[in-house]
Amino acid sequence: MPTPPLDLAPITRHLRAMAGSRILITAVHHIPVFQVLQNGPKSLADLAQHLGLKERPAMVFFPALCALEMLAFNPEGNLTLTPLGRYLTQTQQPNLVGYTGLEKNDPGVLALTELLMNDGPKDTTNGVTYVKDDDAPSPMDDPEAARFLTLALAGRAEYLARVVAEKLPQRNGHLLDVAAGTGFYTYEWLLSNPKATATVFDRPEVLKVAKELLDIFRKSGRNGAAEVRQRVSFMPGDMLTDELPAADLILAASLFHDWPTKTCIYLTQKFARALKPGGELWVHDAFLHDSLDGPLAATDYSVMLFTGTKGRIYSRQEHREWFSQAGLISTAENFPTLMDYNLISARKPEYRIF
Ligand SMILES: C[S@@+](CC[C@H](N)C(=O)[O-])C[C@H]1O[C@@H](n2cnc3c(N)ncnc32)[C@H](O)[C@@H]1O
Repeated sequence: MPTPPLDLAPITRHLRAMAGSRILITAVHHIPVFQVLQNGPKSLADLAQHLGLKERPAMVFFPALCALEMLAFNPEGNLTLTPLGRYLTQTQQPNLVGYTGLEKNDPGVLALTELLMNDGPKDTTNGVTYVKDDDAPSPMDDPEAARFLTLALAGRAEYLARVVAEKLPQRNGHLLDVAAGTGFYTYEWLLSNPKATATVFDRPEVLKVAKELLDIFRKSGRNGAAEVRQRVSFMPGDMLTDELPAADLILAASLFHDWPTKTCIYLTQKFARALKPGGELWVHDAFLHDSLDGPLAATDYSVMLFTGTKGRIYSRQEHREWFSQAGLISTAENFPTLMDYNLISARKPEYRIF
C-alpha cells in the first residue's frame, strides 16, 4: 500500500499564525470589541456597525476572534465574550490588557488595523496580488510580478496536485482549470485520466510560466507524462469578461478566496453557464465552519487573504448558496486534501427545470 503523503499543514499553520496574533492585539487595543461586548452580547451585524467595520472585514475579524477562543456565538446566535475574552477587559481584575499592550504598536498590527477599518488598502493604484479586474493594472499582467507570484504558488500546487487529482472524478471529457496558475492540478489529473482533455485558463503572463512547468512535468519520466502536453490547451483570457470554453468539469482552486462576495456570485453563474448539462464545478479551498467560528487554520488564512487580495475565506454554506443561485445542485460531500484544503462540488442538472 502506498504511504499517504506527509501533510504539510504544520508549515502553513505556523506561516499564517502571525495573522491570529495581530487580530488579537488589534482587537484589544485598536478596534475595541472587548470593551463593547462587556456591556452584553450583540449580533455580528450590530457589532460590525458599532465598530465601523464593513461586511468583509467583519467576516474576517469576528470568526478569527472566535477561533482564538476570545469570542463565541451564544445560543441566540449573538457574539459574546468567552471566559478567556473577559481577561482582555478592564472590568476583570487583574487582566492582560496592559501586557498585550506591549505589542500594540507593532507595525503589522497597525497596518492590519488600518486595512480592517478601511476594508483593504487605501491606495490600490498598483493593483492587487492574484487579481485581474478593471479597477487597476494587474500584477498578473506584469511579466516579472506574474512570474514571481505564480512561482510562489508552484510548490504548494505541485504537492497538493496528486491528492486533488485522486479525489476529483475519474472520467473522460474536458476539464476547465480556471485561474489555473501553474496548471499542476490539470497535468496531474490528465495523467490519471488518459482519455481526458483540459483547458488551462489564466492571464497570458501566468501561462508562460505554466507552459514551462508543463515542460518539466512532461520530462519527469513518470508513466504517461510525456503525452499530457497533447491533451492540454492554454487559453489566455479574463475570466470576468471573456467567454469560457464548455467543460464537463470546472476546477476553481484557490480562486473564490481572492474575490469579494458579489464577484464570487457572478463567477459561479459564469461557470455554471460554461458547464455542459450534468457537468460539475469543483472548488478546492480552505473553508470557514458554517457557524463562522473557526477553524483557526482557516481564520488565520482568511486574515492573510484579506490583507493581500480582494477576498477572504468563505464557508461551505456561502459557496453552496452561490451554487444554488446559479442553478447548480450541491453535494453534501467534503473531501479533505492536505494543508487544511478541501474539495466540495456541485452539479449542473441534465435538464433545465422550468
Ligand atoms: C491564487 S491564484 C490560484 C492559482 C491556482 N488555481 C492554484 O490553486 O495554484 C489565482 C489565479 O487567478 C488568476 N486570475 C486573477 N484574475 C483573473 C482573471 N480576471 N482572469 C483569469 N485569471 C485570473 C491569477 O492570475 C492567478 O493565477
